[in-house]
Amino acid sequence: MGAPMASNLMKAGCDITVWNRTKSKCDPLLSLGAKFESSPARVASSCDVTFAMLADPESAFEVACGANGAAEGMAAGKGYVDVSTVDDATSKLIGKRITSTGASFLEAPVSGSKKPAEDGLLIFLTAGDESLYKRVAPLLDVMGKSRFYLGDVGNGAAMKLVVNMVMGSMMVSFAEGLLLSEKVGLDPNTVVEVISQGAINAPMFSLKGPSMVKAAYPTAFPLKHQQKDLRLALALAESVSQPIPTAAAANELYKVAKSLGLADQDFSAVIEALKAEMQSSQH
Ligand SMILES: NC(=O)C1=CN([C@@H]2O[C@H](COP(=O)(O)OP(=O)(O)OC[C@H]3O[C@@H](n4cnc5c(N)ncnc54)[C@H](OP(=O)(O)O)[C@@H]3O)[C@@H](O)[C@H]2O)C=CC1
Ligand SMILES: O=CC(=O)O
Repeated sequence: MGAPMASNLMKAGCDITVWNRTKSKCDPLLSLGAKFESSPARVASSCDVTFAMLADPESAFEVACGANGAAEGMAAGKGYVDVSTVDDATSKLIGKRITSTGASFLEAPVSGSKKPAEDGLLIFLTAGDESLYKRVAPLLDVMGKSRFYLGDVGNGAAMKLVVNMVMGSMMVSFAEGLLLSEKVGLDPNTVVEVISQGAINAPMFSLKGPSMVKAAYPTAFPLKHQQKDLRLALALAESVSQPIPTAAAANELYKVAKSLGLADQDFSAVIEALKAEMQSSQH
């Protein structure tokens, strides 16, 4: 996600410096003219605004607050925008560490996948320092099609987890429908078409349905990240004693899919977990 977002900023004329744990993944950006720095701290000290796009709460915290982390290069007047999907507690910790340097902090997780990232059509769910939000708005508009400012740090993270909780459950329900249709002798491709014409139409179903029918899962949103988001959504729900039984059941299936070696496939590969459960119930 970080690479296409940075690439769009470059195409819009921004002067970009990048860092990634696996340096070779920066090569396409370097060939477009980006500079490379050897640590997040060095990126932060050489840039006015630093965007971070990391896998999960642990890596987002490490890159912001660990040794040679971005916070070490932060100072008054600089901004840190974390666009990773993390939980509210992690985001608050990162925000506290960044602002302790005098810099400003904005959380800004994104809705939208690999293609929207490439096309500059992400949806930003921001919260935190409002003046930093206004300052980076033109950059968000390069990378996205819309942006929401949601108030205090934590609200952007919570919004993202609610949205992805719904998405994860929808995908499982869709997968169940495809498999049931096949079992009763229907063509699952026709199911995809019927759904696309009715009130439950969702771009996700039309986009992923045809490849799911062919048991192909080219990765846009890695399954391990969808399971991470469900795990974080469950913790968020527990923190306010809100039952989310459908999401809890969906989470179990993503866990099964991970155990089947599908963590790096697209999250639509969760259908394979249902197939495995079908098979084991037949024995
Ligand atoms: N893909 C999607 O459709 C969407 C993803 N998201 C969210 O965006 C984030 C990134 O997703 P995506 O780009 O798909 O994920 P990837 O797994 O492709 O990339 C994860 C990034 O995190 C880095 N990373 C992981 N662990 C560490 C660590 N311990 N220290 C330093 N760097 C680390 C990886 O570095 P390295 O290259 O070295 O492995 C890589 O740059 C996630 O939070 C995801 O939930 C949000 C919306 C859509
Ligand atoms: O987080 C994933 C997405 O598609 O949005």
